[in-house]
Amino acid sequence: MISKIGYLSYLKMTTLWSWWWEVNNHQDNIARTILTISVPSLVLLWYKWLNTTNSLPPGPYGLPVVGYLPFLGPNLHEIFTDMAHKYGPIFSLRLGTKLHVVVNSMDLVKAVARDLDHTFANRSPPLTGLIISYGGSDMAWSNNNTHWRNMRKLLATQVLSNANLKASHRFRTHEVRRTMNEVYNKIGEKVDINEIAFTTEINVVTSMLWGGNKGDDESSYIGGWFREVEYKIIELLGAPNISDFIPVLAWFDLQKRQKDMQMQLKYLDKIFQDNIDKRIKINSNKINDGAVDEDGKRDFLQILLELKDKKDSPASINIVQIKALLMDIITAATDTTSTMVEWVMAEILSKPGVMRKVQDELTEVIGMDNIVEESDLHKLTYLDAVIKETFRLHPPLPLLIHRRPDESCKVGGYTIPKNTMVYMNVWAIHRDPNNWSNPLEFKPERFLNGKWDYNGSNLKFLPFGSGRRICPGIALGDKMLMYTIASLLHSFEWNLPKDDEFELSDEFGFVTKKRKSLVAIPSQRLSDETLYMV
Ligand code: HEM
Repeated sequence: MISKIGYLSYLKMTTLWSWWWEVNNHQDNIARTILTISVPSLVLLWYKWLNTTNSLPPGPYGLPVVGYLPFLGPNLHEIFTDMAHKYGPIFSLRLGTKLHVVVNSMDLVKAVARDLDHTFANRSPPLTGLIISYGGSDMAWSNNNTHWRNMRKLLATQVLSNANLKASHRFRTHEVRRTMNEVYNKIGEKVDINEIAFTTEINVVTSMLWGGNKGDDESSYIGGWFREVEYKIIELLGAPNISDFIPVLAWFDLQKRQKDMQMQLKYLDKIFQDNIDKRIKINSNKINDGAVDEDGKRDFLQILLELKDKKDSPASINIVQIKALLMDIITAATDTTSTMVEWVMAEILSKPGVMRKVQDELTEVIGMDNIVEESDLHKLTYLDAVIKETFRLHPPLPLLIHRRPDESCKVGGYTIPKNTMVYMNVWAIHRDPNNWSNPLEFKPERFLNGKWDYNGSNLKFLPFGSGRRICPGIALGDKMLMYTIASLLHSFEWNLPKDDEFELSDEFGFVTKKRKSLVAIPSQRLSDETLYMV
C-alpha cells in the first residue's frame, strides 16, 4: 500500500514537474537532484525543530550563540525563582549551545527524581568537575553506570556504614574537643564561625579518612591553607565557565578556570598520594600507627586500600578511584557542613528566644557539669528542629547538583530533550507558600510535629536531594553538624560584636554561603574549666 502511494506520488511529481526534470546538461541534472532532495529534508528538519521547540517548557529568548547567558545575574537560585513566577513551575533557557530546564515545584521534582529517576540519574560535569574528579573517576560526577553503582555501594556499605560511623566516633570526639579548647583560648575575642567550623569539619573528616591529624606529621596534617584550596575548588565548580556553554572554546580556556582547577588538584593529589604511600609502607611493615586501633577498627583509607587488594571482588577499587573518592568525601563533607554551622549559628544568634530555648534544652539534657557526647545528640529535639528550619531557609545546594536525562522524555507535559541540564530548585520549594505557612518566617516548631527526616521522601523538604542521586553522606553530615553546634552552644555564650553589621543574605555558588562571614565573641558558659581541656 505504502509503496503504491510512493509510486503514484513519484508519477505525479514527474508529470506535474516535468519542466523541472528537463535536463539540459549533466551539471543541471546534479543541481536539480541535490535541490530536490535537500529542500524537502530541510523542510522536514525545520518542522521537527519547530515541533520540539514548541513542546519545550516556556522560557525567555536569548541571543544567538550565547543564548540567555548575558542576562543572568550572580544569585542564580533567586533569579530562577523569579523566572518561575514569570514562566511557571517548569521553564527552559538556552545558555550557550546547551538547553537548561529548571523545575520549581514539588510535583515536578517528583516527576524527575522519582517517576523518571532512572532516566534523570546522569550528570553533566562541568570541565572543572571533570578535572577535580580525576576525569570522572569519582562518584558525584559519574553517570548512572556500573562504576557509579559500585562506588555508591562501596561508600554506603564499606565506608559510611552504621558500624563504621559508630566506630569512628572517637575521631570526631577528639577533633570537636580540640576545637572547644581552641575557642576557650579565644574567649573575649572575635571568632570567625565559618573558619572554626571548617577547621573542625576538615579535621574530623581527615582523621576519619586516614586517622591522622596530629599536627606533627606534614603528610597527614592539613593546615589552614586547605581552606583556601577547598574554597577555590567550590568557587570554581560554581563559577560560570564559557567553555562549558560553548564547548568549542574549551581548548582556549579563556577564563583560565580549567588551569586553576588543575592547580588545586595538584595540591590535594600530593596529600592523597603521601598518605597512601605512607599507609602502604606501614601496612607492609605491619606497623600500627593508629590507623587500626586495638579493637580492630580501621580508618577509611585502610578500608579502601584493603578493597584495592581484593582484585577479584566486584567492590575492588584502583588507586585513582581511591583518590577520586577521597576527593568526593573531602569536598562534599566539609564545606557543606561548615557552611551550615555558620547559618545555624547566625539564625540562633539573631533570635534571642531561639537561643534561650536551645540552651535550656542543652542544660536539661547534658547538664552544666558535662560536655556534649555524640550519644546525647538524639535527645536534642529542639536543636534538631532549629537545624532543619535553617536547612529549609538556607539549603547549601539550593539547585542540588544538576541531572541529565539519557533519553528524551516528558515532564509536566513538556518535552525534555536528551542531554538537557536539569536543575531542581529546592530553594523555591522550601519557600513556596503552597508548601509552608509564612515561609519566610524562622519557625523551628514546624519541624517538631510529625516525622521529618532528610531522606528525600517528603518532597517539601530536600536539603540533601532525593532519588538515587541523594546525598550518601546524610548520616555523617547530620552527626557532624549536630555535634559541632551542640558543643559550641553548650560550652560557650556567644554575642555579636557591637560594631559589626549583622545580616543574613546569601551568595550563590556550588555551595551557597553566607555573604558576610559571621563573627561572634565567646564567653565561658561551664563553671569547671577542666571541661575545656582536651
Ligand atoms: C550538611 C551536609 C551536606 C549537605 C547539605 C549535602 C547535600 C548534598 C546534595 C544536595 C547532593 C546532591 C543530591 C542530588 O543530586 O540529588 C549531595 C551529593 C553528594 N554528597 Fe552530600 N551533603 C552533605 C554532606 C555530605 C557528606 C558528609 C558526605 C560524605 C561522604 C557527602 C557526600 C556526597 C556525595 C559523594 C554526593 C554525590 C552523590 C552522587 O552523585 O551519587 N555529602 N550532597
